Amino acid sequence: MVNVAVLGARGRMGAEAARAVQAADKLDLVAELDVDNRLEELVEAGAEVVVDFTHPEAVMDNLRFCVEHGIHAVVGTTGFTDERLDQVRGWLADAPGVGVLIAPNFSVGAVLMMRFAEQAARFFPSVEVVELHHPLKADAPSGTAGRTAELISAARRRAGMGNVPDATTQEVDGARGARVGDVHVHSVRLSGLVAHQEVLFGGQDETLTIRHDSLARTSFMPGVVLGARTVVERPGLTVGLEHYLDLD
Ligand SMILES: NC(=O)C1=CN([C@@H]2O[C@H](COP(=O)(O)OP(=O)(O)OC[C@H]3O[C@@H](n4cnc5c(N)ncnc54)[C@H](O)[C@@H]3O)[C@@H](O)[C@H]2O)C=CC1
Ligand SMILES: O=C(O)C1=N[C@H](C(=O)O)C[C@H](O)C1
Repeated sequence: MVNVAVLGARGRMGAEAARAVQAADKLDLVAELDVDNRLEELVEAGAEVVVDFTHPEAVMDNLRFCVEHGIHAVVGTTGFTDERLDQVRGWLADAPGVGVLIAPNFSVGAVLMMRFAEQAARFFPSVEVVELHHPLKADAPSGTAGRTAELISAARRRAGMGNVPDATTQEVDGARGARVGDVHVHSVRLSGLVAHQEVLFGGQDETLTIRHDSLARTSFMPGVVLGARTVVERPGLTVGLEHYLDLD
C-alpha cells in the first residue's frame, strides 16, 4: 500500500482525487488537507505521496515542503513556467530519491490530443489553439493549452518552419489571443463547460481539427491514480503524464 494525501481536498479536483484514491487498489488515503491545514500534517499522517490540486500561487510552497520531507508529489495544479520547473529540479538535486510528476492534464485523451497535435504540426503552416473552460478557472490560457502550444512551436522549429501566415496589422487588444511561442491561443470561459480544447491546423485547401472534451472531472482520475502509483518508482522531475503511458 502507498499512503497518499490530497492537498486542495475541498476543491473541485481535490475532492474527486480523494474519492479516486480511496477507491483505488494499493493506495491508502491518509489525509485530505486544504488551505486551513498545516503542511506538517502530511508528515504526521505518514504520507508517502501527495496529490496537489490547489492554486498556482500555493503550489510551489507545497512542493518544496514535500521534496524537503522526502514525500513524492503528483501535481495537477497549473502555472508552471520554465523558471518554476528549474526551481523544482534544484530542490530535487538535494533529494535524489524523491519523484515529482507535474502534469498539465491527467486525462489520457488530452495527453493524446497534445501528442497528435505535436505530430501534425510540421505538416501545416497555420495553427491556432482554442481552449474552453468553466468560468471558475483562475488561469488563462490553461496549462494544457500552454503546453500544447509549446509542443507545436518546438515541432515547427525542428521542421524549420517560418511564422504562421497572418496579415493582421490593425487589432483590437486581445483579438488574436495570447501568443505562446509561435501559436495564438484563445481562451473561452463559459458556464456549463468543464475542460475542452481544439487545435486547428490549416494548409492548402484543407484544415485539420483535433478536439478533446473532458465532460466531467472523473475523466482525470485514471491518470491521477496512475501517477500516484508510479511516482514512487520515478525519482526526479517528470513533466507530463505521457512519460508514464509508454506512448512511443
Ligand atoms: N492537471 C489536470 O489534469 C487538472 C488540473 N487542474 C488544475 O488544478 C488546480 C485546481 O483546480 P480546481 O480544483 O478546479 O480549483 P478549486 O478552486 O476548486 O480548488 C482548489 C482548492 O485548493 C485549496 N487551496 C488553495 N491554496 C491552498 C493551500 N495553500 N493549501 C491547501 N489547499 C489550498 C482551495 O481552498 C480549494 O479548495 C488548478 O490549477 C487547475 O488548473 C484542474 C483540472 C485538471
Ligand atoms: O482548471 C481546470 O479545470 C483545468 N485545468 C487544467 C489546465 O489548465 O490545463 C487541465 C484541464 O484543462 C482542466
